[in-house]
Amino acid sequence: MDSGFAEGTRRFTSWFQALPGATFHPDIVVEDLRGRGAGRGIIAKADIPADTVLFTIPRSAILCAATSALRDKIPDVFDLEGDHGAGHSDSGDEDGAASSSSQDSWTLLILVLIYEHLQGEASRWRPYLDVLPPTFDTPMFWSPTELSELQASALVAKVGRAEADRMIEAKVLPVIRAHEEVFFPPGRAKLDDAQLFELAHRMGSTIMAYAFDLENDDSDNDEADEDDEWVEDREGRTMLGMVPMADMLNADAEFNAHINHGDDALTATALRPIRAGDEILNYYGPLPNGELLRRYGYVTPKHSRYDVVELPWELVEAELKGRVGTHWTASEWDKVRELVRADDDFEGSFVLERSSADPDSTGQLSGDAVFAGLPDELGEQFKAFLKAAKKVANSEIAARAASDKEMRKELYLQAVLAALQARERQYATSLEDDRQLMDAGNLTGRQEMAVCVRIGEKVLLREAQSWVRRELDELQSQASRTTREDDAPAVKRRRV
Ligand SMILES: C[S@@+](CC[C@H](N)C(=O)[O-])C[C@H]1O[C@@H](n2cnc3c(N)ncnc32)[C@H](O)[C@@H]1O
Repeated sequence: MDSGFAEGTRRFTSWFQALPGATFHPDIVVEDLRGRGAGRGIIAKADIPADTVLFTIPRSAILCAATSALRDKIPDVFDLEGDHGAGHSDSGDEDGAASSSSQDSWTLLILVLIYEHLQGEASRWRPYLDVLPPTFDTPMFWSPTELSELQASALVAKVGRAEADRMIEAKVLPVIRAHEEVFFPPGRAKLDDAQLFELAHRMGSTIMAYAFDLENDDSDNDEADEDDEWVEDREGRTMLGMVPMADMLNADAEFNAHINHGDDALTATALRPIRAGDEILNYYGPLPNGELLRRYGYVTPKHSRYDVVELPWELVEAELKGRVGTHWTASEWDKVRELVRADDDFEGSFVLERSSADPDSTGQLSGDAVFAGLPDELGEQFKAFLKAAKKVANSEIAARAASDKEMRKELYLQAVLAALQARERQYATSLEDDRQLMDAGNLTGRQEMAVCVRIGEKVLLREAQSWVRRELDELQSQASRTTREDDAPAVKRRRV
């Protein structure tokens, strides 16, 4: 392995261990896991008992708005009056960052990271900044050809490159341009806008994949928290920060370590016994692989249990129209559509997902995740459609379905089944094609992740179709039982 990478790890680890108040267990080590596409990670060198403190990060070592010298240099910018509570996973105002120059915890941390990066050797965090990645595999950085591999995944619409560009233009660049003497130390060449854009994207992606919400989870201490500069007391919002070493932990849906947020320090502890050679893993939450890819730039087999797929209402509506409204005029159809959309609760698409138990207190999962039903809201919207059809287009079938529960259920299930099939056809390749592609093993890393995401969505669509078919079979056997009972001789029926 190249010496620069190893040297970076060595310098970072020594720097971390020398921090006042930091601890680092002698039986763990930061390792080069690039061979399995996981960058750096932390491995146990010997068996470690449950509840062992693996490492401790003093809060003074966290890189954030409260610790960086940038806050004292441009205090006005750090007045959080305009904070809209941007979280770990989303980049600032969704509804047009360009409309406001007020900062939020997300944009402030981007500014802090740019500032510290530009200070070079003078930054307190230099050995740490040196091990943060310069490039990312998140779809934000994919070419149009690479993005096209996601096919019909709803992830494509969530990449958010344009929103991120707007946010950088409105909130990051103007601050740097207005305070160039602060950001560019003497002797350091100024960066042009294109270079600053690239740097801001890099720091935004670093925050997305590395930053922590600095909550204080000591619930007995709520009152004291109000004066704690680490925790914003307004509406329970927290501060975003970069936590050296805690963010060297990779993660999976089954994990063996947890970061506790204490008053003076954050500690990583073992949730269960960890064997020598095992990787120490944190948890990013029950995320579908698509979301893991969007935020962190990787996918794992264990996260596929949380995969989701979106079913657009348009597809269900088209199937319903084919069943109840073939004779409608264009204007009747428009009115039905409008009426359904006029409802405050109208949803443009529905997220299908499996039921899955949470990981237990030791970070382990038991039992399979299963597709156990369609979203209740989809059923409600179907009823709203029938109501609109009855009212506007005088649909006889809709009127009958409104009063006949079995007929209504069958109509619903048939329409949803056809919509699920139509949804599957929106992907350019079939599930079987994709499995063959995976097996052939000649995909690039990004292609493989895209194929994994679309396979996950197609598998879920198939599971949803099987569930609907079972429901339809059940409905039919119920109906034939009722018919048989109705046809049976009265005396026999009484005995039953
Ligand atoms: C908080 S960092 C963890 C440390 C990181 N591996 C590094 O070298 O700096 C999160 C990043 O690590 C990688 N990562 C985390 N868990 C992973 C896993 N289970 N498999 C592959 N990569 C993983 C992803 O690139 C992710 O964006």
